[in-house]
Amino acid sequence: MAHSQQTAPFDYVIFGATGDLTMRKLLPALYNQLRIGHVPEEARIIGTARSSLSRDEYIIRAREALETFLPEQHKNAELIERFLKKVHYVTLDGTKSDHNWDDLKAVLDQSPADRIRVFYYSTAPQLFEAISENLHRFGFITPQSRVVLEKPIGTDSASAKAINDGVSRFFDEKQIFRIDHYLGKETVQDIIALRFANPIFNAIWSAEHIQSIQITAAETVGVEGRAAYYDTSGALRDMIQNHLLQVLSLCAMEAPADLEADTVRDAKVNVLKALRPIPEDKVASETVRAQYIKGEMKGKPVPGYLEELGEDSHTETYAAMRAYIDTPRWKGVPFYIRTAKRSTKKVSEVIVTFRKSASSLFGSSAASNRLVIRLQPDEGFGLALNIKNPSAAGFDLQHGSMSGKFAPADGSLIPDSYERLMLDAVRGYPALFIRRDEVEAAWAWVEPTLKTWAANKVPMAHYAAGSYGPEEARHFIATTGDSWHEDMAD
Ligand SMILES: NC(=O)C1=CN([C@@H]2O[C@H](COP(=O)(O)OP(=O)(O)OC[C@H]3O[C@@H](n4cnc5c(N)ncnc54)[C@H](OP(=O)(O)O)[C@@H]3O)[C@@H](O)[C@H]2O)C=CC1
Ligand SMILES: O=C1O[C@H](COP(=O)(O)O)[C@@H](O)[C@H](O)[C@H]1O
Repeated sequence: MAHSQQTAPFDYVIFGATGDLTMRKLLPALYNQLRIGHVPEEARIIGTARSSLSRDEYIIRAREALETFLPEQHKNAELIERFLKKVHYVTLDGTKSDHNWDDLKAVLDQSPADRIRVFYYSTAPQLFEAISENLHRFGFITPQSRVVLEKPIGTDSASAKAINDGVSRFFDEKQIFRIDHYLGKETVQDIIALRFANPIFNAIWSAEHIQSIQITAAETVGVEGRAAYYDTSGALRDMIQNHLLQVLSLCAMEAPADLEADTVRDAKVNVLKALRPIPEDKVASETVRAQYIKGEMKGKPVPGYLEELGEDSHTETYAAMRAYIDTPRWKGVPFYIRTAKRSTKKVSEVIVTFRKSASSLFGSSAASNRLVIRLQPDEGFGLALNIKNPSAAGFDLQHGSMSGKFAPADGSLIPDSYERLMLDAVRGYPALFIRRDEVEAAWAWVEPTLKTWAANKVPMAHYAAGSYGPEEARHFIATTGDSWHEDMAD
């Protein structure tokens, strides 16, 4: 995925510029890229939303957002002012053809006609087609334009197809950049580095040596201010269909011939298409869904999901699935995928458990080697090994480990995923964005589970807020002879 850090001048047009995502992630990401010299002097950021605001009023909000969401060590008053000079605002309802499109045109016309334009849709996906149609109607889509689509791309296969079809009426697939912010995480890209730059792993990365792979994304937060969205989504749609299946495909893909965008995406989509379907009559044994009930976190009582929501709901805040990939490399290897809100701790990690040694030298005392890829926080890796217990008597084994950090060599902070992704869209570099066929293959795999859960054919388990998850998830993983990482001996 090597490519130049040089970025040509651009106009970034953000639809949804007053929203949470823009304030918390997008503006800080662009600021930080300016700070490290990747944003050229001519670049501009043009926020749009329906809220009637002057440019000055919007800049006040943008300044507040930077003050609130930038890490202290990145704040620099002079740079913030330099960044804000690039920021413009147009009051615009992107779905209405009779709104202030002339105002947007007046701002964009200040740049040369061949200036790179990135339209970032940080709004509800139901608006994507209408906004695209208006951009087309008023002649804003140039050959140098791209569009970035925020998640969720649909709630099932049919709605994902409708969104993709809607945007594709006006943009070529090459111009469409579907965000999955997990792909922008440096540590997720480390999966590629660990696997393919290290022959010691590459050589043993198959069913012959690997017993199972666990992929976890656990969060301590609940649904915060996003209950209206989350309750129509749930853990499976919110995290597994997109982020965790992307992580799985990076863990399982065949070696790509090169790191070009479509070579890597071809390799990933082949994994998604090889996922063994989970038919409706297997959903109860191959998945677990659960909701948190009241519990305790950091010594304080925490309400349950239904209490937070204030009404009844069948939406899961925890999901676990067992996946098999029907390729020779992964024959019979279970991949366990799980995600949770209100878990004991925030952790995203991949655990690769290797098969036990075939040697009879140490009997059953040799434990499985285990590779832990810690995506966040404490980004790094660990390798659990068997070593000799130093004692004069006998030859006993004990657990040893090797570990390392994924930190940048210069001691700086790991960049936020949006930094990389927002500028890759400017560069027209789509490797870390999801191609249409990937989105649709992922929906196709999760859909029978979604339907079976929606029909309430699988009981909803419960777990206390502040715990690792429901007891049912322990039984579920034990049926294939494994246990979750937090329950493992080492
Ligand atoms: N917030 C987050 O952490 C994450 C968000 N996302 C996704 O990003 C998108 C935005 O999320 P978020 O910022 O949280 O949402 P918000 O509800 O906070 O913001 C929505 C934005 O869209 C604008 N908007 C709504 N309707 C229109 C319209 N017709 N024309 C132009 N602008 C419009 C709103 O402004 P106004 O009302 O003034 O028009 C507002 O700026 C969603 O798709 C969400 O799923 C994805 C991952 C994480
Ligand atoms: O996309 C989403 O991701 C976040 C978790 O992201 P992370 O980078 O903190 O792991 C999750 O909280 C949110 O519900 C989901 O929509």
